[in-house]
Amino acid sequence: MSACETGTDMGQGNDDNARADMVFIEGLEIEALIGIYDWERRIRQPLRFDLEMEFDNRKPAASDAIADTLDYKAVSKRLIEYVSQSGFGLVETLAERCAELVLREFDVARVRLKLSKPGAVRGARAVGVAIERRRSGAG
Ligand SMILES: Nc1nc2c(c(=O)[nH]1)N=C([C@H](O)[C@@H](O)CO)CN2
Repeated sequence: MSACETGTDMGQGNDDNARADMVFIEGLEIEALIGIYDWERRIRQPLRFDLEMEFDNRKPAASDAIADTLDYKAVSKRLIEYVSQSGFGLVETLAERCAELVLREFDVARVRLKLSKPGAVRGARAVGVAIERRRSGAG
């Protein structure tokens, strides 16, 4: 196995590895007030979040310390808190606000976020949006 494959080289290959690393949250279900129709303003609907957050895996792997990583539980709890009290019309707006929150409040330079609204369209398993955002100033 090459140095690049083991992640032990300190050259360009190492930087490429760092960009590829991520902490992810898959299928986070949160109920929220969301939708553009009158009937939707009177109920709460389930939403599902999938996130990929760029994060260099090597530092926490070296220390084995939670303080050195991006705590996916902390991110999940904060999203649950925010989304549960939100009340936007469009999934686009909520997705944008959630991506901003992650970039602002956590040590994340780039986030991919998919927001699914299951059951919103008959015949479709889910509909929604997927966005990718970088912290301004981040490479
Ligand atoms: N691109 C979008 N299209 C639609 C949205 C939305 O948020 N973004 N919302 C609705 C309704 O609220 C729908 O989910 C009710 O079934 C319709 N289209």
